[in-house]
Amino acid sequence: MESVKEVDEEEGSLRGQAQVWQLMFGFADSMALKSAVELRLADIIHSHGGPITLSQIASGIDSSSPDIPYLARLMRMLVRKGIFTANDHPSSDGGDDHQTEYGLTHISKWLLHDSELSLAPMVVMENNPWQLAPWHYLANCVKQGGIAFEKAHGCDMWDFASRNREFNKLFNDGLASATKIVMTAFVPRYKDGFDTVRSLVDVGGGTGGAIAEIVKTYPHIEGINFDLPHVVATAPDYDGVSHVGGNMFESIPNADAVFMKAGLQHSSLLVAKPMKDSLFVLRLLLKLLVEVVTTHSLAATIVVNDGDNLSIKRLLSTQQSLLWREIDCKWRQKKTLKNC
Ligand SMILES: C[S@@+](CC[C@H](N)C(=O)[O-])C[C@H]1O[C@@H](n2cnc3c(N)ncnc32)[C@H](O)[C@@H]1O
Repeated sequence: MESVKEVDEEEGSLRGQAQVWQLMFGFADSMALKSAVELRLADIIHSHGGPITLSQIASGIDSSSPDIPYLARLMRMLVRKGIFTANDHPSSDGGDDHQTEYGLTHISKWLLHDSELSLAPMVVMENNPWQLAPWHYLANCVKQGGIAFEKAHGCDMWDFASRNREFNKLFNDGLASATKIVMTAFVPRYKDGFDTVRSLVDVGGGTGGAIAEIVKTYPHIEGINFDLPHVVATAPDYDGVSHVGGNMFESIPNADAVFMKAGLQHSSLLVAKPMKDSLFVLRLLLKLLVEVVTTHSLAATIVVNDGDNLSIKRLLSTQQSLLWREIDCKWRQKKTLKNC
């Protein structure tokens, strides 16, 4: 007879094997999500104002002959992941048959294209083959170091975007959608933070959505959206915001304060290029942030008052308050040691 220990061992081993199979096909979840966005499944259900059948979904898909069994399999997977609901109802002809109706959930509401706050462009961008290719270099990066995106595409992401209009648009639209969500939460909570700021430059501001949100709430601010020329060239006009193209490692436009969001991946360049006095504070701060943010694996959104009385104010949650305290502490240490 098998001992309890042997049974536990066998059970654990089987579970382990099942988990390997799940992980092996982990990409299928991302691809199903991306397909849902590409087929606009959430939009189709939303446009009916409530749950609908498979054939109603199919008739909303932009295809003259959608493959219904394929769609059924995709819907089954999306329902299992909680992206849609599925409920059986007696069929309308009164027979014994039941038909399944699919509805939206809290997840799929973030996939609506025409919603003001949507993650649909981000889902498409992050799961695009250009963005997925670098993941195949993960092991190589561990062995040899280096940057996965450059290994996959032969140049850094910004060069790639400057040469590939489709990628540039995908990337900028994706970031803009996620940024709109962050800024909608952040700007009203930051309350007094912008009162004394007359001009604000968003460094690496993408197509300007973040600074536009700030200026909309604080119209006394003159907003400057600063990013690489190929990015600002595609930026829409926003009231109170001017777009300036350039390279932040060379110079940044003058303003009372500097705002940066999700621009920290440039840290390697920061170290590689000589510092200029005018950018000293910003560079130092970025160095500190890179240290702290890397430790916390947390994307930081920060507001910096660039001047003698340097201060960083930001803080939506306790976790981020902790992050700030650590940045502040490191900043003071470095200032004392003068070792930056
Ligand atoms: C991760 S995106 C963040 C965009 C925006 N801040 C947001 O959160 O939506 C980083 C941005 O930095 C810009 N960028 C990269 N290198 C830059 C440089 N040397 N000078 C100015 N902008 C740069 C990119 O074009 C990109 O728009």
